[in-house]
Amino acid sequence: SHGWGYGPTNGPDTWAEEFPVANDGPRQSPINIIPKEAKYDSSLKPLKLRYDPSNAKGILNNGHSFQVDYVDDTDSSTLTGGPISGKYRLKQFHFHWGSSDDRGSEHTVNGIKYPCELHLVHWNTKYPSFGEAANQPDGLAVVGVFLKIGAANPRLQKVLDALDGIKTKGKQTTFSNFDPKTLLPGSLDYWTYEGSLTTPPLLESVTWIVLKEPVSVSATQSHHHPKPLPGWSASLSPTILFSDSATAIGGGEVDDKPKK
Ligand SMILES: COc1ccc(CNS(=O)(=O)c2ccc(S(N)(=O)=O)s2)cc1
Ligand SMILES: [Zn+2]
Repeated sequence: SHGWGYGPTNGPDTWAEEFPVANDGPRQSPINIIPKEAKYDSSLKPLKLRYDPSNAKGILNNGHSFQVDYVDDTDSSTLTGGPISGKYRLKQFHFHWGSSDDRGSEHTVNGIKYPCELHLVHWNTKYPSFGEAANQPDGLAVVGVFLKIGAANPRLQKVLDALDGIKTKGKQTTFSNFDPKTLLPGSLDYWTYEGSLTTPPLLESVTWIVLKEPVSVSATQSHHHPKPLPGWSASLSPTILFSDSATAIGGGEVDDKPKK
């Protein structure tokens, strides 16, 4: 079958044919984040990410992205704190990018697309498996990190260098000893909202945790891999909360800090 993708005949505006939740789901992702409309929530905690680099298993070209898979049969690589309760295990991380530097991210900020977006996918250990968790409203937590074009980012290089070995759909190679925490920006301040997977099956099981601070990738680094067609998507506007671990202001609406 001609599976879903980002082309003219199988792109996001066709996904509802096979995944009707795309049309009428109340919590479909991605969304446009308008920082001024985000509500400060003093009950939110700082994010706590503890990853064991030796859990890295392999890197796979799945046909619409590449993902680095992690061993998730113990609690050695977990996400806790932030907006979530309990413990979520890292399953994989992957990227979304476009065919040019003016687009590629799935979430937007004030309508602006970044050239790339990193997703770290975690599942709630209160459920027996990832597949089970993916079908629960509190089953998944995905940390999103925007990438902007700027200085070269040496911490990305190991991932980019592995891409030459997985040039075609379904190809995978071993990828070991990598701590995804090294891909994160200096600040872990975030926006959070209840949403969905951004690709089929579009399951409404994701607590989104989108970091405010982007990390950089250089233009040369970004030429490192075949570029799929750009993705795009419509979106609803759920309540977006944010927590600045630095500033503990009282509840209620506060302006966001100006972007750096
Ligand atoms: C139950 O059957 C299932 C359950 C879950 C999946 C997809 N799961 S996944 O982790 O590959 C992701 C897809 C999209 C992700 S995004 N861009 O929102 O972070 S994460 C497939 C079949
Ligand atoms: Zn993603």
